[in-house]
Amino acid sequence: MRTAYSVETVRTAERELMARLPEGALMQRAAAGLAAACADVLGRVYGSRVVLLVGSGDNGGDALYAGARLARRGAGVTALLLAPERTHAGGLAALRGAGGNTVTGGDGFLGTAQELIGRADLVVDGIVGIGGKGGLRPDAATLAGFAAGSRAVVVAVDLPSGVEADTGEVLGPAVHADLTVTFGTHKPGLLIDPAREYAGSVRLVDIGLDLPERAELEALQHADVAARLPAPGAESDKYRRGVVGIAAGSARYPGAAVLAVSGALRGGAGAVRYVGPAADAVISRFPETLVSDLGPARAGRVQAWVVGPGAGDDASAVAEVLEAEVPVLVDADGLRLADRATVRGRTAPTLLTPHAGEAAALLGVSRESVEGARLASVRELAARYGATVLLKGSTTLIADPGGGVVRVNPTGTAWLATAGSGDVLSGLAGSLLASGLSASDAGSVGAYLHGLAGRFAADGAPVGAHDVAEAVRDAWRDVMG
Ligand SMILES: NC(=O)C1=CN([C@@H]2O[C@H](COP(=O)(O)OP(=O)(O)OC[C@H]3O[C@@H](n4cnc5c(N)ncnc54)[C@H](OP(=O)(O)O)[C@@H]3O)[C@@H](O)[C@H]2O)[C@@H](O)CC1
Ligand SMILES: [K+]
Repeated sequence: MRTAYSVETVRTAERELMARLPEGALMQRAAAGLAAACADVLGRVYGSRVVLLVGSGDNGGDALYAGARLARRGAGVTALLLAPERTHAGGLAALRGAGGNTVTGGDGFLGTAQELIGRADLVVDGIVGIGGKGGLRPDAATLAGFAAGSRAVVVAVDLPSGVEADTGEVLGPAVHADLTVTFGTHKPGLLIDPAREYAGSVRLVDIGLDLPERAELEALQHADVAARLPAPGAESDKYRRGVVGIAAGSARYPGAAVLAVSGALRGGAGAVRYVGPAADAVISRFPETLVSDLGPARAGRVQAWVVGPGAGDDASAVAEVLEAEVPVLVDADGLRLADRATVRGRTAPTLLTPHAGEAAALLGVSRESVEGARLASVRELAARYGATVLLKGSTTLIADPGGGVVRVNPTGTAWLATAGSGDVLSGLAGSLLASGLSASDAGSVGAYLHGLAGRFAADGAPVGAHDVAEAVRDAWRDVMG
């Protein structure tokens, strides 16, 4: 499991560790890891041109000590000091002692900075780290702009300066890094868009922090998914493996039903039961589906329901499904039609799977505000509905209603932004629910397989949703290794 911790937790762990270590030891560990990453990026350190962007805190201190290490290996290092009178004193002395140069504020500062950054091979962003709040201040923002326009590789120290560490929000100008070298643990902002996009690839340097059991954010890895996937035993028959009911599609949108069933058939349930007006389309594509033309309440036993994809305005199917005392996944049109009080009153688990636009409608805010604040939005929806919520998008998040750790899916790909892809995911995650996974596991394992399947199916070229469904088996095999 990859985990991310909040700034507050990092600060606490840092204090405890610092109390046991000689002064400055922690910063030296950070700087050593940072310098090693910079050397890897440069390839050849000797003779390279390195520019450090140095703010007023310890983040700048890390950059200065790492710069000193690079200078000792023969790099030409210049530090641009954004707050000369408050620069980390030890770091500054180390850099100067190693032969590095400094440029301080005043007339001509930005002109000189532009020239230096324009000629640099590497820019190290030590403007601000976990102590930062709000977008970058004007001079810092100007330097970030120079870095973005130069051919230099940009390495961010701990976080790209200007992004919110705890939320992944970006409130103004921020540094665009190629690589972020982060210390002790990932921060939520490194895993959640839009901040994630500013981080580039992320390298974690272990500095010995002792972190608590409960993280802020966690991302499943292959082994975590493998441990949760349902496996049929010798005693299994189709009913013991779980039957997933799909109440989806309409005369207008029969395809949504077909795609939800295609996902459900690949999710591990023993059988898929379909209820709705698209039975002919479903059967002709997937003859193994059990179909019923009675409503969900009389369709026969299921261990979990999926309701909503392509449902149009069929509120009665949604209401009937929500009455069932089995886990229910509500997606697409179903989200609009589901009564909030009914969802809150359910005793069996409920999993809501909105994309940003649907989440915005449920919260009564704009789509942009959900996309800009994904973590807060998914938590708010989970709390309001008393349900597990999977917020789809460039970084899919899964939150349980009681607060607690939020899951982030690491396998997403932009190719999944294709019509019907969400229907496949709802069937897949519903099938996992029917197999006995918790709502949070069904959502996060479903999203993981779906993302991986999207990558396999796309392989660098556009895909249709049915290709994604077909590639779920490859993803499953890959995970089981
Ligand atoms: N935790 C650990 O285990 C370890 C932590 N380490 C390192 O320490 C870093 C944290 O250092 P930190 O606490 O000194 O804060 P930091 O991020 O340098 O920023 C504070 C300064 O920035 C300024 N500032 C604020 N917002 C701004 C903005 N938007 N735009 C521009 N400036 C802004 C603010 O100025 P002020 O508001 O006072 O004017 C303040 O002085 C951490 O990220 C990691 O790199 C490692 O060395 C060792 C292990
Ligand atoms: K930084």
